[in-house]
Amino acid sequence: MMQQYLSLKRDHPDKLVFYRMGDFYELFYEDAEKAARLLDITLTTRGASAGTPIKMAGVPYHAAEGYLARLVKLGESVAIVEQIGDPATSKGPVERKVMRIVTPGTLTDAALLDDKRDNLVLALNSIKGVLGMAWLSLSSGEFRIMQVPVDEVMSELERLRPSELLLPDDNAIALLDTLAIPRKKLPSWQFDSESGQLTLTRHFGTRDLAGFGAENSPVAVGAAGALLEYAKQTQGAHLAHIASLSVEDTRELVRMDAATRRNLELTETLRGEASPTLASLLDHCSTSMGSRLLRHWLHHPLRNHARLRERLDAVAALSSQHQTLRDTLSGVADIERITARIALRSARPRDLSSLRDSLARLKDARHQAASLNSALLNTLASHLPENAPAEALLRAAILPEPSTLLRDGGVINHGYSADLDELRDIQTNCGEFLLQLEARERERTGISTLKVEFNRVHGFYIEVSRAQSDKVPDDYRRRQTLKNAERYITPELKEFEDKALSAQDKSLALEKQLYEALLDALIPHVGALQQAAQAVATLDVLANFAERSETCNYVAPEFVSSNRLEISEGRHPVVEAGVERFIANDIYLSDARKLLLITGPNMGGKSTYMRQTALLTLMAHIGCCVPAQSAIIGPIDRIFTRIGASDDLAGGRSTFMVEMTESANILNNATAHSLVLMDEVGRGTSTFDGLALAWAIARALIEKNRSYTLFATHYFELTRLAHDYAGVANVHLSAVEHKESIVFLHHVEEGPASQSYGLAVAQLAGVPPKVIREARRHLLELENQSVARQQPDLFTQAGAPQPEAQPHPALEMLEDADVDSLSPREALSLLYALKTKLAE
Ligand SMILES: Nc1ncnc2c1ncn2[C@@H]1O[C@H](COP(=O)(O)OP(=O)(O)OP(=O)(O)O)[C@@H](O)[C@H]1O
Repeated sequence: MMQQYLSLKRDHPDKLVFYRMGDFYELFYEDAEKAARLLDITLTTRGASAGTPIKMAGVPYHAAEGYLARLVKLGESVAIVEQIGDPATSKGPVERKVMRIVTPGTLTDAALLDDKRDNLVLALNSIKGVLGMAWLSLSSGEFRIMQVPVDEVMSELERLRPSELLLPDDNAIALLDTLAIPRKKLPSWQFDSESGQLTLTRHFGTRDLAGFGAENSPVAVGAAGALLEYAKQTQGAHLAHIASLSVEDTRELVRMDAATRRNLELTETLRGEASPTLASLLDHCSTSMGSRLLRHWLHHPLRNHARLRERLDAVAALSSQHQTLRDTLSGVADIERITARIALRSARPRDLSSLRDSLARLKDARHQAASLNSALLNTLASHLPENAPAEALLRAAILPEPSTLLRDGGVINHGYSADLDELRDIQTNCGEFLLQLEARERERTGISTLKVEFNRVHGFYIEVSRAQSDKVPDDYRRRQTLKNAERYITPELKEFEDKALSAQDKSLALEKQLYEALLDALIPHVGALQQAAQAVATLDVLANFAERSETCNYVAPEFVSSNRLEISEGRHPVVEAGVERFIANDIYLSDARKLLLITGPNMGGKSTYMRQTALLTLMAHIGCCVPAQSAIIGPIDRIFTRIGASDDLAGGRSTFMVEMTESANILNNATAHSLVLMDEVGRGTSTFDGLALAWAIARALIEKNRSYTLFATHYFELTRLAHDYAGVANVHLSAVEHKESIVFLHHVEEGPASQSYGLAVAQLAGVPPKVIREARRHLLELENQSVARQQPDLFTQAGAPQPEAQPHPALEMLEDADVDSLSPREALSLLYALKTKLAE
């Protein structure tokens, strides 16, 4: 047996091998030690190999899913070895085989998956600065590729958040090593573009990849080939539900970098919790398919106004009707994941019964969506089946309430197979038949005490007392002789016994066979089921948006082609849910007003104001209504944020380094259609360095990037920028001092703040009065000193036009020289002359 184990383990050195022995999965050697440590299970020993005891640990098979879930969460992969031979008939160890490989990115078991999140495995390859990515959601069949410059790797990983990475073993993509995502290194030839093309065309049965628009993405195609092979290997099945490949084009999306996704707390708070986030606020979906799609939308806002209008029209059409549709959808199971399990042949009986019941509900959803006045809703309705052939099949084949496990029987419906019905009849009618037989035999033999009975050792028999045994007819064969009785069998009883004893085994085997055939018969319907699942998810999100708009008092944004971002009475959707009274604020940005310098006291609401602008913009770009009185939005291509101070200790970057890296990214990439939030840039270093940097960054944003910028700062000096640039305006968050304390009004007003209130906020926070008094005294001293010293102002000159400086004589000489007409010797002497001039 150990030989068998070792040969299986040899093929899976990097995985934990769960080796099935009876009712347990056992792990041996290092696997046992690792599992004992990770799962907190007992490590024992058994037998010996080469004189040393074999380490062993085990988990009961019925509880294996929980242990698997924990291991996979820790980034481990597990190869599951099952017994496939019959222990009763096999000589030596039972035949065993790796039936399934569970890895973090290729989970499909309902018990191991998070309902509300897509689970992705992503393959990466880079060639000459081009990053090729391919990712797959095995539980939905969605398979995508993309090529981007290699330095965008982090923002793409933050967007997609894969559960597992596949990399070529010679990979050298910087930064990846700092990520906590489990990864597998595969031989680099598996990422080869040509073999990728071959793998993909073979899988899809196409001549080339032109139909998918993938012919110009060779690096990504290489990654996709490696990924598909890996997926096939782990599932040990043909992946029928992966029916197409799509090429993602980020130009269609409002792009956000990794920091922005985190800072805006879209699906996770900065502390890593699921709530309160924009997703937790917006997600009141009826199905987990809807919840997953909503999360996907939040990370993939669209730029195409026409498509957004379509979604908003659908939300408007649903406004008074959403409850009916949501009620219908709430009984719909996770069709998407069940369909994937059908394709992977791992669907359980209850998966099929809930699919059947869900398909029945889709008829209602179809009618409801089709009756509303919206092109998108009508299209989605047409993707829902009226009378799905799969439903009829399931209705005929599966019992109304099948048992959980196929091996217990009680899954296939009555009337589906005459053979199965007969086998079941034998079992149920067993008692009845025996009573009848007993009565008949008593009459035939005239022995009134004759009994028909059963025991495990001898099976069925007719028992007659010894005294009466001479009356038995000729066809009675003696089976057993007891002290006072004889036991017999008759041909009729023998025939019945054969049937009855094997009926149960036979019916279980037949049910299994019928179930397998049913899965086969469902495979051709996988495509239609996937389409229906997608339509359900979309309907669910749209109905959910309608509900949220009504409940939270949101309004549909208006998209325009001119450069405007105008929000009247906007609110922060998440903060408003947590405070008693939220103060709504306007924001007006246009070509003539591109950068707002936001000042005001700490706690005044600057960050809230900035974030709400970004969140509203984002919500509008997923087709959701927004918390405002009105919102008019022109084209937006990206959202950037530089908010908050956080170390990136794992990445080896200090707070200030993170701040500057993010600022550099913004300065290098923001365009006139980007929305940029800058919160207190420069505060991570000394006052003057910070102030100088903040000043220069703000100027670059106005002059060069010309982005819609919200720039919050405590450096009052910056407020002068509004005098120097027409596109800059000052706004401030208002507050009033009341009896040495401060009251925040959270209201945005035009103009710069008049004072900083830092000490008042410190007092509010509970800093001891003595410390506050000292600070106040010191502040006064500082202010007096600065007046006395007449400190030269760093910025009075920077903004104002500088007087023309006299150019250096060396420069003039250089300017006068006609380089093309100079001989080499003349050039050399010019160089000497220039050096002399410089030294003068
Ligand atoms: N418009 C508003 N209406 C009601 N409450 C608000 C509003 N804006 C902010 N708040 C409340 O004030 C708190 C502080 O807001 P915020 O963090 O935006 O202040 P800030 O000016 O950025 O402070 P700091 O300069 O210290 O970072 C929020 O947590 C919220 O509870």
